[in-house]
Amino acid sequence: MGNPCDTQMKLVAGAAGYVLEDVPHLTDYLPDLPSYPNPLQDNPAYSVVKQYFVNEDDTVTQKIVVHKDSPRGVHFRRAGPRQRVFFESDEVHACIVTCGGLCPGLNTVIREIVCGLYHMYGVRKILGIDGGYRGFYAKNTVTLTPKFVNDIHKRGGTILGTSRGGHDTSKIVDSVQDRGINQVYIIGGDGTQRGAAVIFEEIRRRGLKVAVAGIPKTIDNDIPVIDKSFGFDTAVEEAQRAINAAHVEAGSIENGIGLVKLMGRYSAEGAGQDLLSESLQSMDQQDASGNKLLQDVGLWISHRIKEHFAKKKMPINLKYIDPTYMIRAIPSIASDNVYCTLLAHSAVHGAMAGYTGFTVGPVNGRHAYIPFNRIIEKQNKVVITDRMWARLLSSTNQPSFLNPRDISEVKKEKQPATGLLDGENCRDRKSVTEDDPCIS
Ligand SMILES: Nc1ncnc2c1ncn2[C@@H]1O[C@H](COP(=O)(O)OP(=O)(O)OP(=O)(O)O)[C@@H](O)[C@H]1O
Ligand SMILES: O=P(O)(O)OC[C@H]1O[C@](O)(CO)[C@@H](O)[C@@H]1O
Ligand SMILES: [Mg+2]
Repeated sequence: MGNPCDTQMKLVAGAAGYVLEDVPHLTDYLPDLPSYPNPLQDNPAYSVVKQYFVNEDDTVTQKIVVHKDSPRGVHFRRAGPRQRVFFESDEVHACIVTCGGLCPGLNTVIREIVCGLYHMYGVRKILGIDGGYRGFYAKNTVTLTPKFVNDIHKRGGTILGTSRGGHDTSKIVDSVQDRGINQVYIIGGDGTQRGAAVIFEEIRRRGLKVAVAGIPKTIDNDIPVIDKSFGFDTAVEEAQRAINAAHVEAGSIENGIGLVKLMGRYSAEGAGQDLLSESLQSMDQQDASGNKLLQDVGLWISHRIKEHFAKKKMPINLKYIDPTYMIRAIPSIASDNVYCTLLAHSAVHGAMAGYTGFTVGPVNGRHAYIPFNRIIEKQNKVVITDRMWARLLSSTNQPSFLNPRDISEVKKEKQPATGLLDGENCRDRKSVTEDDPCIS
């Protein structure tokens, strides 16, 4: 695995503290590339609208809550179709790959990339890579057409298959080069986006006319900068079924207790790892991608609750429900499908316009192109000292659970003047596996 941090940030300063964190463009290293009028201007759906192209200068602000004298802060390039494109339709040979764990909506994104390329830009050559990154060099490919993908959004999982580990940058880029692929769409979580960043670096080093676009996926909702990752709403919706069942069970019997364990690496299931006995599983075990394997906090809590009441000689009825994989292996709900479509189209518009090395996603409600480095440097966490957490505790009648150590840690941290400064709920990736009072 390579170092994804080689990319120089493209920073553009403007008036009143305005900063554009721009994404790379193919012309950064291939300055003589020709451009062409965007074929969308002849598309009946778009041609009736006057402002169908995004203005080159449009950017999206990261900081939405400001004070009178605040600097304007960081901005990202607005996503959407551009007046000029850097690929001719019959020149494009696109490929799509899905990596990491499953997530509702993967098939919708695949479908919408295929249909977007096909119908908006007249692209006919689209390849699906089988089984994640290693599929570039170890597996078969599948030809993707609108007909082939027509119904796939109604199914869970990914029709392309997925995997962890197996990221060999040189082999992947060799395969891209050998097959004549010039647009690579990479759908996956934080690890996948790190893999995409090194692929982009290698492509740029080789001077290839290949656009690399990342589409962030994770039910964990831990990818920074963007408002929300696709599949999260579907997962929450499904999780409710388990929570409701636990609630009904608990309420229907004397001394009933309902316990539900939800998935989400550092946003749910990773809670209390420091409290769990090492005998359950070695603390150092990792999956094929290098992610720490988490111990089962649900079972642990279940045992501890039972022990506690046994000591008090109080009979209880505890029902433990673990819907882990059920919340991610289902088809996406309608709102996620709409979101997936927007993501896919934004990625297609960006690649056609010659942007590369970017991840697409909504920032304060507007879709933007975000440089890979910005997406991979931090990881969102649940903050147990913010107002959202306070609302949760208050609406569920829970105590704060903060112990004196946590409170003094929080007090030691520099408190921001406003509640919404850059990266407030983010942390460096390296700290996520350490004991952290903010993992809940
Ligand atoms: N630093 C890295 N450099 C190159 N490739 C990486 C890196 N980190 C992860 N990858 C590759 O990205 C792919 C997916 O990574 P991972 O299994 O961590 O899932 P993810 O994308 O984070 O999704 P999720 O955790 O939400 O399921 C794997 O093939 C892995 O080898
Ligand atoms: O068991 P698997 O497939 O490795 O995936 C488990 C992990 O994948 C996710 O579903 C997605 O990141 C996490 O919530 C979970 O920790
Ligand atoms: Mg991950």
